[in-house]
Amino acid sequence: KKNASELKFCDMVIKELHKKIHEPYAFPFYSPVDPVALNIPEYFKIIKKPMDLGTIQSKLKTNQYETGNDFEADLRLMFRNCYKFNPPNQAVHQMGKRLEGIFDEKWSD
Ligand SMILES: Cc1ccc(Nc2c(-c3ccc(O)cc3)nc3c(C)cccn23)cc1
Repeated sequence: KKNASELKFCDMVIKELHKKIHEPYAFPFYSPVDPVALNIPEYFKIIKKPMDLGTIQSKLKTNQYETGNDFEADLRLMFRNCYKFNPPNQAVHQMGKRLEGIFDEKWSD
């Protein structure tokens, strides 16, 4: 049985991460990484399970999460992918850290 209130909290959190105020550091995560557009042909060699905010939001809308933990696992996967592919000195790595900080804050509410 899906815990409705748990999943409503997930919806609130994913909506927060999409807010305009976070755009300067959230935009790389809005949609699936496009290795052609970003000229990173090796991406899918390094990242076996791509994940992004748009995919998470649609999985939430189409009832693909059983629990809040499944939802959190996809967000953590998204951030892990970012840190694996983009070294610490890269802007996108730091953007991930910044956005994960926002997530941690909201998730622990
Ligand atoms: C040559 C090069 C180096 C790094 C990047 N990273 C990057 C990523 C990215 C996000 C998550 C992720 O797991 C992997 C990559 N998204 C972007 C965007 C939107 C603009 C510019 C760079 N971006 C792109 C090209």
